[in-house]
Amino acid sequence: MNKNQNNNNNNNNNNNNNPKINLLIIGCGCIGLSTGIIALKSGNYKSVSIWAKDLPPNTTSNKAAALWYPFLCNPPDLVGKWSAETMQYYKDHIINDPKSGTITKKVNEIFRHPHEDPEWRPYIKSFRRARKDELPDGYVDGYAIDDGFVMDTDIYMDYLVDTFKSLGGVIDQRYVFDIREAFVHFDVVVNCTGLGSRELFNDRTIYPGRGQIVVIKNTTDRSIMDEEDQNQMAYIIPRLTNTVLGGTNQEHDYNLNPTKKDTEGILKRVAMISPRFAKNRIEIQGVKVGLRPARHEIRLENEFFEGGSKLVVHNYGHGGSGFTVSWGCAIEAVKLIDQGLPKLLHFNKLTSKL
Ligand SMILES: Cc1cc2nc3c(=O)[nH]c(=O)nc-3n(C[C@H](O)[C@H](O)[C@H](O)COP(=O)(O)OP(=O)(O)OC[C@H]3O[C@@H](n4cnc5c(N)ncnc54)[C@H](O)[C@@H]3O)c2cc1C
Ligand SMILES: N[C@H](Cc1ccccc1)C(=O)O
Repeated sequence: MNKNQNNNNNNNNNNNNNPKINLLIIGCGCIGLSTGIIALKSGNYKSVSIWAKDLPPNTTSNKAAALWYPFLCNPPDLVGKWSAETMQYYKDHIINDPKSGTITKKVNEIFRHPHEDPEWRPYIKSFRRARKDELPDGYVDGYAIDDGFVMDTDIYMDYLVDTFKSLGGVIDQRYVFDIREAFVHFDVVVNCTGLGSRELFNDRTIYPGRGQIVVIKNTTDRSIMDEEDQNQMAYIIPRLTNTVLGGTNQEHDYNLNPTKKDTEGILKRVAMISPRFAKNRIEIQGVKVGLRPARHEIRLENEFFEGGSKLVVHNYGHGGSGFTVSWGCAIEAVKLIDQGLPKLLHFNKLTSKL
């Protein structure tokens, strides 16, 4: 019988011959929670636990806009694949659940200069070029996605926590100083620590992309973004209960305090794309700052420790697209566990004979 056929005398929907193990995920942002939910839904684990220093609403994920749209995230082909899988997951499992705080909204990215198609275009069937009537004055080109998704971040993050717990997941608030603390209790750990991997795994290639946003009461019929200057962007992202104006992306900037200068800059840039959102015509509800886990590319791979007796599946570095690729990456991370387990078990069998 090959590994992928259901094993009849197996009393679970285990789609491989791996024994059921206790799984640990470090991180309770959108990546850690999505990974935990996919793992629990697979039925392949005795238990799934999350350890995290910060829990919602105090994670970077909670500071996000958050809409489905690839930004500041690589490698292009895999981001295309994972964002398409994530879009399908939203359609199949999230959008019809009113508790998720997720709605569909048209998305327009607009440009002051002609642009090629984005690299992720081949993966997104609903992609089209913007029509002239969708372009504000001064803009000559654009993209459009008519079935875009946008999450009220705090509602959505609480929804992920509730879903994870309702499936039997357990969350412990604790800081992990050294991965070996986790190895005392678990053989397999999924690393979903985002920017935290800089310390926990000494990955100096991950760095903060500081993002400031202004949350307002006013709303509109579509998301519209100008990111030609990727550090000083202009975007309007209407959500279920409010609208997000953005945005900034200041690399290697750890300042978590909102600045007046950035708020003024965002409002000035946004008014250029839509005068309806001029400063004197909007009602500001709040200003937020988050540090995107920016990296040259997402790290989604297996790493063995302690001579092969411990497995870490890395799932971090999603930059400005954590919500856009979360479900595709979660599915991939759980597949990586299945692939890594036989090596781990073989090693442990060998050493248990010693
Ligand atoms: C202003 C802004 C707007 C954004 N808008 C969007 C958007 O519209 N669409 C989109 O797709 N993305 C958006 N993003 C990006 C998105 O927010 C991130 O990609 C995403 O939040 C990353 O999720 P994460 O779970 O990896 O990280 P986090 O949310 O940072 O979670 C990391 C978790 O790991 C924990 N942790 C870290 N180190 C340790 C440790 N040593 N021990 C224990 N726990 C640890 C933390 O406490 C936390 O629980 C935006 C980001 C910003 C800043
Ligand atoms: N992804 C969001 C919003 C955004 C969407 C599209 C382009 C640029 C930014 C961010 O990181 O700020």
